[in-house]
Amino acid sequence: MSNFDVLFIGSGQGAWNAAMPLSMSGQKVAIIERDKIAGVCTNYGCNPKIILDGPIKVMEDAQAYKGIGMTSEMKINWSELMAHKNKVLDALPVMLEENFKKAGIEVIKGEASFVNEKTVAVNGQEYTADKIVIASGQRPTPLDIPGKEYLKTSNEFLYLEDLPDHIVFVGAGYVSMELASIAVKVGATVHVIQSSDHILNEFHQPYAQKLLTKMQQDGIQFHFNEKLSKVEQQEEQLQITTEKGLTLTTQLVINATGRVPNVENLNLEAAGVEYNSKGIIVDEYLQTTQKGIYASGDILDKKQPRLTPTAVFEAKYLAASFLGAQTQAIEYPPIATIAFTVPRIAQIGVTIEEAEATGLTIKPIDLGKQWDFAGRNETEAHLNLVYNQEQKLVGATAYSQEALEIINSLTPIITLGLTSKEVDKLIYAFPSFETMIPRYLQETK
Ligand SMILES: Cc1cc2nc3c(=O)[nH]c(=O)nc-3n(C[C@H](O)[C@H](O)[C@H](O)COP(=O)(O)OP(=O)(O)OC[C@H]3O[C@@H](n4cnc5c(N)ncnc54)[C@H](O)[C@@H]3O)c2cc1C
Ligand SMILES: NC(=O)c1ccc[n+]([C@@H]2O[C@H](COP(=O)([O-])OP(=O)(O)OC[C@H]3O[C@@H](n4cnc5c(N)ncnc54)[C@H](O)[C@@H]3O)[C@@H](O)[C@H]2O)c1
Repeated sequence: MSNFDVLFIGSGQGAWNAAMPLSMSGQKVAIIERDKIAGVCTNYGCNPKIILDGPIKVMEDAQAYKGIGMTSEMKINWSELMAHKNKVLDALPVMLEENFKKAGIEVIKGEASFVNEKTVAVNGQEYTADKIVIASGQRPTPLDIPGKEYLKTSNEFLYLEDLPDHIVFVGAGYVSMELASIAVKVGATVHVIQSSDHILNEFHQPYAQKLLTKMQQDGIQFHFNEKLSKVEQQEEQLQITTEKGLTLTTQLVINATGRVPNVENLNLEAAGVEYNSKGIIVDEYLQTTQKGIYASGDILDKKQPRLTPTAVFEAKYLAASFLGAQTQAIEYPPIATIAFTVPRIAQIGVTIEEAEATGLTIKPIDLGKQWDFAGRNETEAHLNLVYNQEQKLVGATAYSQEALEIINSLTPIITLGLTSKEVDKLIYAFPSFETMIPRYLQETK
């Protein structure tokens, strides 16, 4: 039996961003992982997705110049792109594991299961710790339908050696919209089956509607108010059927109907840790219903978006708490979110809907009419800024190929509550979106 100061279940961003500083501060730390080291973001999420999206964005940006200077057509070789992605990312779990070990962290491979509130078993071996952090993340929601064995998820999509000619995505949330945007640009025929009548629930719906129109123009075929009910193998192909009787013949069906917390195999009952269908229940110090057991990242039952930066923030909070450098309840700053679609939608702080409901000032900016966006021929680019009663910027929502940079450049202003006088002290490189910010802060009407 080994004893640790802190034991982490899971090796994702919600774990290692706490484990590293704790170990480097002299605590005896272990990480337990049953799959690839470093979790979903590194292996099955953000990182592989953004590498595969790289040439998609380049292609879209370049094609905007068609007829105004760009003459060549662009094509993507999926297999080469996938091999490149694997070459870059396959090294990361190995490198991170080495870094963990160099920092003094013990890495335990296998599935963790609680024996009691102080003890966890892995492969028949028991480990005890003063503090245990559950950072076991989420996995795709299983669909319990006939033929479920033929369904694949984003995990498999992000490792496909060849891209099938015909793909059906089930769900129209973040995962489907990002991966469908990639697949259609590479040349696949793409269908989306969505149970409601809209896409990207979390985002400003007029922008989501614009994106939907763009995705349809790009060739993606949407089937709204439809639920997948059956998948059958027909020789080399798959036939899908919806509850209303729509049938499609395809080569690949990606189930992206949401994600569920990884709670099942942890034997949480033995530890007295309570959870529900959304995840593990914690207090404002991220402590579970059992003293000494904490949780971090996607596994939490929380209202904040389940994203990597949120998991990192929680992990750092826990490390600071365990080291005595933090005694306050967790206080989340505004969290920037983005859908990496073509174009992107991103937002931070007070949403347009919240502003409308509370009577705050909303300033729409037609970015596409500004010379720099017009210069790139990005005529459909939009931004909405939200100001509070003191005319401070408190929220922003962007629809643009450059939405990532736009929202990130507004993040410090919104988070730190900077005034236009303070922003005037910043000299940004020009030409850039950032140089327009002081003007937006002065003209709130
Ligand atoms: C396709 C996709 C794209 C995404 N893109 C983005 C993006 O662009 N930006 C962004 O901010 N977020 C993105 N996310 C979300 C992001 O990946 C997660 O928010 C982040 O990974 C959460 O980190 P975590 O440490 O809480 O959990 P995870 O990364 O899920 O790590 C949990 C780990 O725990 C392990 N585990 C579970 N149970 C056990 C057990 N019993 N014993 C041992 N180990 C166990 C799992 O194997 C896993 O490795 C994306 C997610 C997906 C699926
Ligand atoms: N860019 C990013 O930050 C990013 C990217 C990908 C994933 N993520 C994370 O992963 C999470 C999960 O993403 P997701 O897209 O899997 O889930 P989601 O909850 O965002 O979307 C799932 C969609 O599937 C639909 N749906 C549910 N059941 C259905 C059924 N039976 N048939 C048809 N449609 C159905 C829902 O209406 C919903 O629109 C996100 O909430 C986010 O936390 C983030």
